[in-house]
Amino acid sequence: HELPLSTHPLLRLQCPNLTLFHRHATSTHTATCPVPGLLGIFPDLNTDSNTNNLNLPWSFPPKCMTLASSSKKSSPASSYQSASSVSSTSSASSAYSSSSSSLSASASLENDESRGKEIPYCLFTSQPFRNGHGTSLIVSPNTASHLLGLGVFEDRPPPWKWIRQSSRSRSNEQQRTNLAYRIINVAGKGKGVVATRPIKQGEIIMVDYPALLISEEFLRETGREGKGHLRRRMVKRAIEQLPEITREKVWGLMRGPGKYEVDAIMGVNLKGLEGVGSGANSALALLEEPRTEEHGESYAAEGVMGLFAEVARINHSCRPNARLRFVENRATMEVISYRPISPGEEISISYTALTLSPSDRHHFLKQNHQFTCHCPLCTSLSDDPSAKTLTAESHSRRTHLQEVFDTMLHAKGEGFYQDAINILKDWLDFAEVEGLLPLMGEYHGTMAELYLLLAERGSPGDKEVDREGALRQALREARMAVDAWVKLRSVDGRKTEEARVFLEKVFKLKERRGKGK
Ligand SMILES: C[S@@+](CC[C@H](N)C(=O)[O-])C[C@H]1O[C@@H](n2cnc3c(N)ncnc32)[C@H](O)[C@@H]1O
Repeated sequence: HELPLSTHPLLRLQCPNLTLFHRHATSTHTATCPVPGLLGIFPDLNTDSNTNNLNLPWSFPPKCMTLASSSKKSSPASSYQSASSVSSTSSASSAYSSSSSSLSASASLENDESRGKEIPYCLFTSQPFRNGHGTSLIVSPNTASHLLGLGVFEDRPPPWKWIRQSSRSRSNEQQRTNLAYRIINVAGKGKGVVATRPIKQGEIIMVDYPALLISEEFLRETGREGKGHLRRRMVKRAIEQLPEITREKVWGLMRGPGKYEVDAIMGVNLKGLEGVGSGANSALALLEEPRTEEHGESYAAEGVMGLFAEVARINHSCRPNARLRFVENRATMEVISYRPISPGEEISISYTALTLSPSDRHHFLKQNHQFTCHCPLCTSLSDDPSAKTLTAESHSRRTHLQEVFDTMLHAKGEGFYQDAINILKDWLDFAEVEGLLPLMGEYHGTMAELYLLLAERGSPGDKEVDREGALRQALREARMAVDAWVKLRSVDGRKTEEARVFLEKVFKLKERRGKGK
């Protein structure tokens, strides 16, 4: 599963034989060209910058900062390298040369040996990105290179269907009114997004682009030891460098608690890209949480959070009618409906894992997002008896679901795979009632695993296990898991990739069994 990436013209130019691999693939960079991950990111000073840099998407010279990582005890080495030199120099070319000198410093630090000692983060802004929406990234050069290699900055024309639609509509104003949603004030929640027309299940309601993409590690590293001012300076510059229309939207976003404007905006509006429940989903939490070594050393596997100025207006609900899907190779956030939505209904997503109990949800939202939920399932502030019943019923169903799931795990742990499968089917019936379709990827993945275990090990007490049948079922469920993850996340999300690797494993096993007969 080595997936060659679309090769950016610059990468091809600099390293004709270079093959980059998808970041989720098991074998990572095998590139031979100098310093993988740093190609085509910075202007090359050795050649005439006017001609060579034409293809770079950046509207300003990239600015880099190295932070001593937490593995190295507190070091005063944090510096905001080229930003100061940019402001102290007037000519663009000397600004480029200063960022290039920070490149050579970071290049030598990015090899595997010294990785983790000092991590450079750079600010890259592309103003033309997505027809003038613009975007600013604060990421490691590796990640910037990865995104460039994916073709994220090559703006492709929209699908012909959209062109046809927009050519029919006469003006921008009319195009706006064609949108399925609008942003209005919502009682008790600030602003929110409501449907303007009937929306079908599975429809893409909103497509939004990142105003900011910021490395999680950068947020963590600057969340400690008095480095907050470095973060705020870098983020403020990132916002200031955006085109006016997007910049104004960002400054106009809701602010959370905190005395610093930039942190207050990021705290409530930044979103993790892998969806709820995986990695960080609140920047607020990230700035305080101790780091977990979740990612290995794989190429460009840096967690990134995004600020999407329209998506940021979508409020939380404990029973959401929509979900987010990040499409990595377009760096685009899509909002997709779980069920039909009527005009005037608020569009909501869940900021928490859906299986949490009401009290855990409250606690989580308070702790990580610092608000008290006013959604229909949360009646902490409501005396309405019917709402209370709704909450109680939902709570008892979700508690039951958790119990069923635990029983299933117990059966699995004891080797009773057939029983575990039956119990999990029961779980699905309840999950459907509770509107927990977002968990379908998890469901099919677990089913596939159980069938595979059954096929390989049998089940005590069941001497007559149809192992071939179980393997067929494992393959079927594994396929469904991939489909579910593609729908829930995206074709290249981490979960999708894991499901795909599992599917391949089952597929090969089935093939081998077939040949062995
Ligand atoms: C990402 S913003 C959502 C848009 C926001 N309402 C606005 O006006 O821009 C998240 C913030 O909205 C508010 N919010 C979101 N969902 C809510 C809910 N279910 N109940 C109450 N407040 C909510 C909270 O203040 C939260 O920090």
